[in-house]
Amino acid sequence: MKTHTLLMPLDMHLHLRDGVMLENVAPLSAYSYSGAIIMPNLVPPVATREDLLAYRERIMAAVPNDYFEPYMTLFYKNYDKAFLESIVDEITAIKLYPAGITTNSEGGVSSFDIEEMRTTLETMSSLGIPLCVHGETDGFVMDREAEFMSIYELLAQNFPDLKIIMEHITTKEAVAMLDKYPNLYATITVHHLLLTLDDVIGGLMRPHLFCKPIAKRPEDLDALLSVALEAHPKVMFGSDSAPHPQHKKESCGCAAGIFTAPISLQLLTEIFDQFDKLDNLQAFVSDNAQNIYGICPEFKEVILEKRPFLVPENYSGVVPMFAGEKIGWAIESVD
Ligand SMILES: NC(=O)N[C@@H](CC(=O)O)C(=O)O
Ligand SMILES: [Zn+2]
Ligand SMILES: [Zn+2]
Repeated sequence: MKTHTLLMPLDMHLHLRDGVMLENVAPLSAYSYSGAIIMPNLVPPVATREDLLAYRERIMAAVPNDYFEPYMTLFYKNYDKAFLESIVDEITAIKLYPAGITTNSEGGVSSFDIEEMRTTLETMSSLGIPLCVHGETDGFVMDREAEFMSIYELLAQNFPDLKIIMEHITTKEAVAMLDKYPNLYATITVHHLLLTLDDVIGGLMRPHLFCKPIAKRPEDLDALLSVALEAHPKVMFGSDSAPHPQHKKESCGCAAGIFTAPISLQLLTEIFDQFDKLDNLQAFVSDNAQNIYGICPEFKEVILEKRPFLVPENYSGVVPMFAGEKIGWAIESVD
């Protein structure tokens, strides 16, 4: 049977939530990943040293038997220099949300006034703290990400020493930015390497495929695949696995977020295998992220096998992408 080995897989954009949800989902990521960038959009968001350290403790307590590094992030505010200096050793990045644009982002940035942000972003530059960004405007849903490109350009030009990660990119416009500014990087999810808007609403409406940013056009999918499959050195895997309870997804006001944590590595292997690019998967799922973030995860070896895997209907009340469907690769062992 065909197998493929991955070393130290990293998920550079992960929602673990809190409480019982955290206890249910964290072990699923900790099983197959060496570490993950942990998103701070709790209610209230992770924005103080106390909240951050306590959240890290709760994550570690939820994954007692596995080695897993939670790379912590703070929710962006215009923090002052002294605060950033005091917390630099505890965080891997700061995550910026435009106010109200996605789940639990109400306290985010409401105007991109560069002068108001200058102290914070210059201090982050000099301390080497990357800025992760949910890049969408409040425009028409299919144009939100493309419209945000001017804000990425403003940030990239004004803060040339700041590493800016365009999170979960979904458009050819975002892909084009990678080669335009040396300080712009990106994460790409596995669902955005598989879906277009047609899969979400083109036939029956599929709540478990609904997320922000929404999946776009075929040409956008092609652009994402081109940089992911080549493991462009400025892109890395970030699942954006975003669990919501089943009743919040299968509802007349469906929450945005796709839950992929337990199947993301298998799906990535399937995609890279289909395009005969398995040799590039290691870079996409770990090496590029290690280089971009300068992190050194502990050893973990995951062996995947090319055999059908039936995706469970739910994991403790959270429905994964492709629930009840067969995918082409399975995890054989983890060491
Ligand atoms: N991606 C999503 O659709 N939802 C995320 C938030 C986010 O990453 O924007 C969530 O926290 O549920
Ligand atoms: Zn987001
Ligand atoms: Zn996210």
